[in-house]
Amino acid sequence: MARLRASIEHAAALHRRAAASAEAAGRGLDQVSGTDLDAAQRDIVVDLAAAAARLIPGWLGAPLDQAPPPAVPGAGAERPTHVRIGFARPLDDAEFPVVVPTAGHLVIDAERSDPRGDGLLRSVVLRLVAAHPAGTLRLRAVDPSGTVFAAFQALVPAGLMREPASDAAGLRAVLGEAEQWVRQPSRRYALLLAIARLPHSVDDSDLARIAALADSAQGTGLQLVVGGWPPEDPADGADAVPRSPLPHSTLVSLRRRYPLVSDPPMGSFGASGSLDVPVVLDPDPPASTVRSVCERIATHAESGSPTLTELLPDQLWQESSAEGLAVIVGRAGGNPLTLRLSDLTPHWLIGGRAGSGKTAFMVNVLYGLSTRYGPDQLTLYLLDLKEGGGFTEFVPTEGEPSWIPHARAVAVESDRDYGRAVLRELDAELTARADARQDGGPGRFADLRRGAELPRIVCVIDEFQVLVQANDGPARECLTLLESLARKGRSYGIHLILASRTARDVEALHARRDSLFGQFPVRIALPGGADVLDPRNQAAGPLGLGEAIVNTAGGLGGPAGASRAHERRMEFPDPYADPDIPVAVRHKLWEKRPDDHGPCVFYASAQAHLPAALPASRVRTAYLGRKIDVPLSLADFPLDGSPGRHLAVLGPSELGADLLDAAARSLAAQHRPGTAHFVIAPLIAAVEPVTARLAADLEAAGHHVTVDRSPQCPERDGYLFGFGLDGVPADATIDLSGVLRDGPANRVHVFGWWRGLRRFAEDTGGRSSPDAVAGLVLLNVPAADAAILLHEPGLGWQPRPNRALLHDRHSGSTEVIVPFIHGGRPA
Ligand SMILES: Nc1ncnc2c1ncn2[C@@H]1O[C@H](COP(=O)(O)OP(=O)(O)OP(=O)(O)O)[C@@H](O)[C@H]1O
Repeated sequence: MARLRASIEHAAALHRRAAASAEAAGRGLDQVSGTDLDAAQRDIVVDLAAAAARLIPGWLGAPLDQAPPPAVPGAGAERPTHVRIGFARPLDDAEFPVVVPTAGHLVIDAERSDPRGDGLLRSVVLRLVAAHPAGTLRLRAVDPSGTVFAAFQALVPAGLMREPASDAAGLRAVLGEAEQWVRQPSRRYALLLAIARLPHSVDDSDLARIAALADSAQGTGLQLVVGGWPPEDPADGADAVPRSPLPHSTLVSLRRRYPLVSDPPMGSFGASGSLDVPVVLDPDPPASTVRSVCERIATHAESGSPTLTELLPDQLWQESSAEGLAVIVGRAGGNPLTLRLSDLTPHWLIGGRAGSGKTAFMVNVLYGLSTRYGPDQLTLYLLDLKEGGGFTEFVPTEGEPSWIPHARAVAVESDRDYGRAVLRELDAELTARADARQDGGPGRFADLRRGAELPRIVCVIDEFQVLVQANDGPARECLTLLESLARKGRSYGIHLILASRTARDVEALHARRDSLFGQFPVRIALPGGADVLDPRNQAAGPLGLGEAIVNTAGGLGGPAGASRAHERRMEFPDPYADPDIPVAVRHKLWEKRPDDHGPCVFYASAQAHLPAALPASRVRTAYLGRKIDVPLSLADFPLDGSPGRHLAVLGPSELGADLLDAAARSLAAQHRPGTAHFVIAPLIAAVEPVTARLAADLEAAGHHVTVDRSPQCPERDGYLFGFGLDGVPADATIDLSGVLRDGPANRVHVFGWWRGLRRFAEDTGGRSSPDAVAGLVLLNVPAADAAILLHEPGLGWQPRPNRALLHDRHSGSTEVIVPFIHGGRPA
């Protein structure tokens, strides 16, 4: 009982205490009038407005629809941290600015027809453009209507904005650029990606890329401002629309009467997840204000970051290269930085990871050199050994016939064979220059030039390690040629600019690394390119896109903290920041070209076709393809009276028919009609369309043609073209022994295609008469078989598409060729 009483008394005490608290609260509430509540709120609003004012000084927070703010656009020293989007009005007479952080993204979800969406977008973009230090904000816009960003146009020529993308392809290009940015952010610039609306026909993967970008942009200086997310309907995006919010973003929804502003990333307005007071968004700024801000920013920016234009001289071709070549590569400490290719600094080595700006740097250098020096002072060889088409702009293309007149050879898409051909040509040129030197010994190029007007030669090789990284004959030859050019080039005006993502990481170079790189006093380290510097030199650690360390002492560092005369940190421009500028420069150079000889252009995957006009030649010659030399000269097989002057094409590839076809047509072009007999033998069904067309064309040209499956060789002045000689049943083999031996003396030659080597050996006498057929073209013949057939154990031939190996037993020559192919057939 006693315990029960104690419990009741305790409960009664708690009850009395609760009742007293409720009474006290009631009394308190009775004392606070409506006016007092307003006053408290007003105090909070004042505090909020004061806090916002500190976050959004000048253009970031001032009203834009009245007089423009007094602050000079682009004059700010700091990057903005917040930007205003409107104001909140919790009471009729009290308001505070609503701001969002620039470290997060902004999404505006509005009906297409609601002008407030575009207005807010423009006002936010304008504030950010005006508030960033001039030239430090890059704007990339997507604007399917083409109208939202029209007033920002002045930023385009200054390289601060590209023409807005208007379709899905344009959106993808912009996303690609932003992804690259995220992988390798610049410390100097911020990137604002403003998507007014998603173009039609974007698909799920585009949406996923936008979401992934938003997710990964933290700390990279990339901010997204996106209208129309999530996409409204399938016409605006794909069916499976991601309805989830964009990561790290503030959402402004205009779908209800009052705009609803969601919690910003990294913050919360309260339990509801949004700002629960009426919000009025900033209105569309006047177009005149946008235009004048952009013009001011563009003017400031020109003095803010380097541009391609400032690297170029006012007048073309005013310099002499006798003492060396000099070019402005960018700015160091605010001043132009000049680098030289001369006797003292003959070669440059450039390193940088993928996307670090190596191509941009080299393109700047190439425009700088080719505008300073005329083609009589400078010759260029440009080799791009990566898959990417880095030097396309220097060669004529279908839509753009111009080229730079200094270019002797441009491999837009190169391979090792063409690279080796270029090195061989340079080596031959070096030898010719050495022979021309009166005193015989090496010396200064300037002295050599006194006797003759020799241009300096600059050979640029992007991803040069591709030439030397295999362990085979061609790689060893390339390394020897490179070393020789590097060692002797300075005395003969031949300079190398080698670029690589992994300069030092090439196994083949280990033993000879120093003998090669020791000749490269100039090292240029772009982001991720520290391996071109001495391993103890840490200078290239913290580099952003557009920055480089230039070292003229072979990459050696020096005491930490000491100023080093031989090493500068520099900034270089993106030559395509304004794509019109390189185009205009190239046109000026092209218009001034001294002749119409364009560069030799090489695309590794390009097919070769028999040309309509063939060179005059003293002896009849079958043309089979293109050699991989610098001018891609014709691969020829000359015919004379010596026994065995015949050609066998070997391997199952259907290119066999194309090669015989090219041989027949090229020979027919060298005969007057009626002076030679062409016997065409289609011995397998697959060749019939080719042989039928060939026979018809030769007949139409007036030649004597026989098409026969059991062919007889002509007795004099003629050819047998056996398409698929292994297609003849073994017991019906055409006896070739007589014609192979005696035919050439009577101007009769056999061209045969055998798909298998065994049958070829049987038909032509095999090992007992190895010289019965002097010419061999190997298609997809395995490497081991090829080496045995040609008696060359270290041949190094690997069958591959669009290539064949031409061997002439009489001259002993063996070379890789690009075989002629019928138009339209894949190689
Ligand atoms: N100075 C610069 N300022 C800003 N952006 C730049 C600059 N230089 C290059 N870029 C941009 O960086 C991107 C990569 O540049 P680039 O293609 O020159 O790199 P890369 O090192 O040659 O890459 P890869 O090794 O993959 O060929 C391009 O989008 C280019 O526009």
